[in-house]
Amino acid sequence: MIVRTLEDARKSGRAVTAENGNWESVRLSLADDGMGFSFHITTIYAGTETHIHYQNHFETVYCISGNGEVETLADGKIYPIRPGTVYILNNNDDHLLRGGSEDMVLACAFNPPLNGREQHDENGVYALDEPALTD
Ligand SMILES: CC(=O)NCC[C@H](N)C(=O)O
Repeated sequence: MIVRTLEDARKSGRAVTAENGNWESVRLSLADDGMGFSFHITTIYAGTETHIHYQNHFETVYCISGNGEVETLADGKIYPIRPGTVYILNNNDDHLLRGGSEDMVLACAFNPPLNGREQHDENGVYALDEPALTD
């Protein structure tokens, strides 16, 4: 069994900050744990907008605290996010994720799992061959 705390994960370099400063994510469980998915606690900062299009991954996102919204670009629909909301990107949906009036804390699961160093490219995509945190 593997046991970690959010605090320990931060101290051991599992916290990744977006290059544009819009979010921070503590990657609690990654591909090298062998689970078939990765699991992260992500904070989306208030008032930010991030274009995301995970063409190589499915992601499920559950809101623990804070508020914001997600807009699917194919149809322009806007879904409010508040504690208890889950959104599931089962169609590799191209979307905009917005932080609301306060920081939004999200639990995120990725399939296939992230390796650790992923950052969104200019199209909001994570590549499949990024290095692990330890590489
Ligand atoms: C909800 C979302 O995808 N936010 C961007 C960061 C991502 N959760 C990650 O951990 O890399």
